[in-house]
Amino acid sequence: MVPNISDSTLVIIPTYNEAENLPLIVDRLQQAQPTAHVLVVDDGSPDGTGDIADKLAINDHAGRIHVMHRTQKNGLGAAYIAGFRWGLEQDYQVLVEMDADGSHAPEELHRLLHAVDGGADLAIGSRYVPGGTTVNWPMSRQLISRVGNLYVRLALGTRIRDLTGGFRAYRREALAALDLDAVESRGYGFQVDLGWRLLRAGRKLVEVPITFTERAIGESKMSTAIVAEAMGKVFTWGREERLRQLREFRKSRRGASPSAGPTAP
Ligand SMILES: Nc1nc2c(ncn2[C@@H]2O[C@H](COP(=O)(O)OP(=O)(O)O[C@H]3O[C@H](CO)[C@@H](O)[C@H](O)[C@@H]3O)[C@@H](O)[C@H]2O)c(=O)[nH]1
Repeated sequence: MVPNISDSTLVIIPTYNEAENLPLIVDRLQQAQPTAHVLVVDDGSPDGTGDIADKLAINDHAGRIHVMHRTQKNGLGAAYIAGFRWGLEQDYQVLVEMDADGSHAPEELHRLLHAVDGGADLAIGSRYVPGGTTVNWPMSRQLISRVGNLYVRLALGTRIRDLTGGFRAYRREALAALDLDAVESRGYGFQVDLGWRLLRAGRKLVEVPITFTERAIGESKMSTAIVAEAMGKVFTWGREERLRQLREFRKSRRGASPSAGPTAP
């Protein structure tokens, strides 16, 4: 069943060299969620993905496909921030993150939309809750992802199992309340960054099981620099969180101790 909120849903698809994948994923999305809008955020892909996106938009007579061209590859996080700003300006009620390479199945998007409809501020498509899985993902990537999520859980003290996952639906109000200018993460650590900001803001995060399928065409843009950026940021946030908890603890101890009354002779 397609929930009503699909009409006011914007699916943001960041692209860098996804010429072959883009038409396939947009077609699947339109089959699965016919009334959802799409925003392709292309970072000047040398393989002509931006031109392909323009053609898709021109041929979409319903006017549901939009394209944002950025001049150079500036990272997944920066592309999403630009997409969110545009989507918020246009007043979409739900903003979705989805990869262009087919790893995230548009056929499963309805589960994320249901979760937002049911009260979630952020619905995360999760590979690591019961019912979630990965298909054809190389062992090395599985390891990075599993260890990365364990590190995130331990450093930040959260129970979310897939805070690095990139198939997500945000409720408009929750995203609009964040200071997007303050988000510095450029790479995939951006996913943790936004999730963590929402958790700290007391927002409701819900994990929904998904099947993540390794891309059949093209290459991942994951790099050591992206992993290093994410690990460094998570370490810093974890340290800040522990300091914050310590301050809270000290404050509560001071509050609980006998007030500074008259001292005994
Ligand atoms: N505009 C833009 N798009 C980018 C950039 N870098 C990557 N992308 C796009 O972002 C999507 C994901 O990139 P991949 O490089 O294919 O990601 P992955 O290795 O499969 O990584 C997956 O796992 C990560 C860690 O769990 C996730 O964070 C990520 O979202 C994704 O699900 C693709 O659509 C890709 O074209 C960039 O600098 N700019």
